[in-house]
Amino acid sequence: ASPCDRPVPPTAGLSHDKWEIDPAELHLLEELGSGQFGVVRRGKWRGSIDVAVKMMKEGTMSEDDFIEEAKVMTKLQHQNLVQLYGVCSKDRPIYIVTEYMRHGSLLNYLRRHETTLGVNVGLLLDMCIQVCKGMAYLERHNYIHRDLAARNCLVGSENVVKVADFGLARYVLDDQYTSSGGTKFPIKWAPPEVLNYTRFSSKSDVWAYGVLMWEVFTCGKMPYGRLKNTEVVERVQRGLILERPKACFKEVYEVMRKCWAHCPEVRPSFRVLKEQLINVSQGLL
Ligand SMILES: CN(C)c1ccc2c(c1)CCN(c1cccc(-c3cc(Nc4ccc(C(=O)N5CCOCC5)cn4)c(=O)n(C)c3)c1CO)C2=O
Repeated sequence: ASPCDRPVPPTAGLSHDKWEIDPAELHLLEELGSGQFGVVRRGKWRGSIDVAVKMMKEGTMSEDDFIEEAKVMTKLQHQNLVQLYGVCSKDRPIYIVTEYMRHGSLLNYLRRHETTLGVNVGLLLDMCIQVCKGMAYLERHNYIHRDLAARNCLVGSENVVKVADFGLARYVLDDQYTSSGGTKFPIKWAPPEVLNYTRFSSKSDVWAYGVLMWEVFTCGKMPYGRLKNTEVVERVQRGLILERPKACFKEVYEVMRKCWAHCPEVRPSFRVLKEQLINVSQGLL
């Protein structure tokens, strides 16, 4: 019978789960460090594509839930988001394969280049705008990061900055990280509604983005210095906010402050923040 007569099998074209990567196509290179899920190495995919490979340490991640979510994550594509290329989920440990960013975390980059960056307000503002663009894309797709901070952004060539590890917080099994009372919970980046009710939203990401802006304009200082988490919670509940960094123009600090409105509805969206920061940067420079 001619092909048009034969019914097309429902799985046609789905046999290659495009989010599934064949480990045989990966060549692992040096270690880049380790994070919530264990060791991350640089690698080459299909001989030439630079990648970073997270090798899931046993017991650190709810793996089946993540593998399901990975199908959604591979569809999130933006020039200011670290691209998830796919996963190797046929064997254990699972590998998470993403785009490679050669200068590592934004936090370490700020600290390493403080002398040159500290005087380049235009570049610091540009880095904030890049992160804002990535976050505005996630906001448009109703995707919440849950752990936005300079340590979770990465730097590539020509001062390109991208948001990384968005949404992964949901799959961490370590309750020191997931519970707001835990020692690893990012208290200093959390708004009141997260501290009190762990109510995450794009508006709680906006609060964290304000703290990230403060990190950028202080070239990587620790927010609230050496205050203990309990002291920070108490201050945030009372409405105390981070002071204006020296390198920060008043117009820029005004934007930062809006991110720390006590009530989430009062905080601007990333879409609005992006417009405001672009206006400020055009006005200043
Ligand atoms: C639940 N949450 C929020 C999570 C979960 C996992 C992770 C994180 C948060 C954030 C930390 N993390 C993690 C751990 C280890 C590596 C990576 C990590 C590091 C990269 N790149 C580099 C490049 C260079 C260097 C480097 O050694 N230097 C020194 C010399 O000067 C240049 C820089 C380090 N990392 C990279 O491209 N990706 C995609 C991920 C990442 C980022 O991915 C995780 O794996």
